[in-house]
Amino acid sequence: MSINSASSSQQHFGSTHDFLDQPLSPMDMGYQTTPEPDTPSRMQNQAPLLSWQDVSYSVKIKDKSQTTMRTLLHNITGEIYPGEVIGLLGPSGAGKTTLLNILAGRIEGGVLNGKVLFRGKKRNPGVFKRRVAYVEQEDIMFPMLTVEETIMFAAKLRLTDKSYTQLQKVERVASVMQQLRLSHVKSSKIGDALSRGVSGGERKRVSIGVGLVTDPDMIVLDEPTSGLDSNSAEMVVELVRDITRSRGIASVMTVHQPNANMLSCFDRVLLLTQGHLVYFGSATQAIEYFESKGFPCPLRQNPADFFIDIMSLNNRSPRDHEMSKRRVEYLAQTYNESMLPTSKLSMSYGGLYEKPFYSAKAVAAAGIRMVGNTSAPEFNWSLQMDDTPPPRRANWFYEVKTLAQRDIITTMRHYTFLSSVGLNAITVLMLLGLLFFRMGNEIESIQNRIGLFFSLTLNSAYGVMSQYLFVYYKAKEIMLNERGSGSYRMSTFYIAKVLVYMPIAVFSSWIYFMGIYFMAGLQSSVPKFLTSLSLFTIMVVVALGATLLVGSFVASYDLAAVIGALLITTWVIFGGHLANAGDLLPGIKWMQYISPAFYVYQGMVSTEFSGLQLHCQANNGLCMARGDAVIKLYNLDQFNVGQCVLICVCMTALFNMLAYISLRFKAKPKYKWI
Ligand SMILES: Nc1ncnc2c1ncn2[C@@H]1O[C@H](COP(=O)(O)OP(=O)(O)OP(=O)(O)O)[C@@H](O)[C@H]1O
Repeated sequence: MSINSASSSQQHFGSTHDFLDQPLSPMDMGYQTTPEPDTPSRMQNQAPLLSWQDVSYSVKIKDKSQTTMRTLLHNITGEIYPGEVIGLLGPSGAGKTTLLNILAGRIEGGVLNGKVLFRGKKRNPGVFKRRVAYVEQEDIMFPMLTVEETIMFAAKLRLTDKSYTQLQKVERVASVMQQLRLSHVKSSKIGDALSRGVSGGERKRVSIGVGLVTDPDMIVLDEPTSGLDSNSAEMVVELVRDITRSRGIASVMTVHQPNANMLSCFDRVLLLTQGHLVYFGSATQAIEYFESKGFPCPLRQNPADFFIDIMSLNNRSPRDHEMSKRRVEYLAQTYNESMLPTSKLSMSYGGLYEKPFYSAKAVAAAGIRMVGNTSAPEFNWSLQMDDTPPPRRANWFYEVKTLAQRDIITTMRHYTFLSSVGLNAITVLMLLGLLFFRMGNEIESIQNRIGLFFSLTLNSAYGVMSQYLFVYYKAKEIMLNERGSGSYRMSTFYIAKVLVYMPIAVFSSWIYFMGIYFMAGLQSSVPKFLTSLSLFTIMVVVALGATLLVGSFVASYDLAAVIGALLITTWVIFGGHLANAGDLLPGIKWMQYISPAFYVYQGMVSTEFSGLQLHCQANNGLCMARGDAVIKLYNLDQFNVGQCVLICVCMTALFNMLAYISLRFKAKPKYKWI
């Protein structure tokens, strides 16, 4: 029977429906249908790939003075078989994404109860996350990479060199692109809101391709059709179905309002409302099931719309709300009560994995009538952890090399970032170069020199923080998504970032430093120039370390931008320029010792002024003929240049270490596993 050929009854559920008069007691399911062609044979031969029993999930809700628990999912039970596509449907806020995330092992926070088994055993996170491809609702990819590069980098990072040759990886990427009908756009950039790239449907298919390239056992998709026109949406769902069948994997996806064609791609639908399971079985039988409960699908209405309608709360009036609430409760309760014993049956294969049992839902979906005693056998959950060894990782150096390659490509094609780096260098060069142009050696040049070193310290630190914090956040977002599938190590991500960002930050700031140095006419001896350049470079490097630390530690970019700016401002305030370094209150004097700007500024001032001969004018009453006197006057002789460099190097190492630790232990999502 086709899902389009719904009951011809014109009766419509609604405020006048007589279900309100029915007792809320378990009802006989009483439906029996023709088998669907594909589903039964598959199910009869295989055990479930993933099964979940009594999954409940609650979160804390803080409301003014009191904290309450809100249950988002109530005892959801089900299973998915290899070669099967399950559609998770329900009105907005039903809990679809929450359930999907729990099944994919990507739920954070809250209280999670119940059981989820993978291949009949408790999930081992290290193995499971690499056997499941998770396609997020938002396509989180580098917009400046092409379609082919995106899938190729995923293949390079996730397929080890020991198991696959380079040629095999290339072939696999080509085959995934062909299967997803992406070959004709393989050289197009992914794009984003700012730069035009592939279409929304193509981008979604690339996200799927990134997951598929590693040959997962299961693919989990959160709203893969959202934002797509109906043709593209259908194509995505159909491709997922075809790939699921041809590869014998399992797929589960949430879809807001699938049309009839999309609905027919699902082997089974799991209908959720208000966190309750309302139905789990084939879409065709769902129509009959709801009809048996007194809710016939109106003729010519898309069944998916009908399912959503009867599961939605109607807030048009208090009465409508009450009626719809009771309808939803009724549907949830009747399904729960009629399914209870058999759902246990479906989950009783723990330890008996080779001898699978099937749930009443699966059996009903297959069109087989349940006869005889269906009461639950002894409940026997496997507590055994999946002990399959996790797939081997790529070599550490290979990972660093591959990630650095990807970072170089994405950075070199990030025109906004490159423009901001270039614009900063040119603007600072012009402004400072002209402001301090050929300042000479008159006594007034003391103020100019001091001002120049202060400006250089300030600009290098602010420039690095503002330019790199943003790109780091973008990269971190992609990394957290990729790490969810165990694509690579956190350490290789961090090292690759430092290896790519540092040379760009250093070389771009050298351009304006060198220009300004010579335009201003600072001491022209080679050792002095090199010392000042080293001090300036260290300032850039330590600022980059601080940027990565803030970026790793703080979850939101907006907050990180404020904290970063405050940090640099503090460095500058205690940098030895605004207040005399020897004249600070004892309670806050220590602040200058933790400011890298203090050491760099001090080092630059000492380098420039030591041995400098100043020209004193006869009548102005002030004369400091030797630059060394200036160093003493400003109390900038507390550390020699070597010590300044060493302290800054130690600070750089400390910031980078803390940044990595933050990334490893704080930024890493803490997923809950059952
Ligand atoms: N961490 C959380 N804290 C509080 N409430 C939450 C949390 N996560 C989800 N919710 C709430 O739980 C309900 C279910 O959310 P979920 O995102 O799973 O729904 P959904 O069915 O996917 O909705 P949609 O179709 O609109 O995306 C919603 O009301 C949501 O506001």
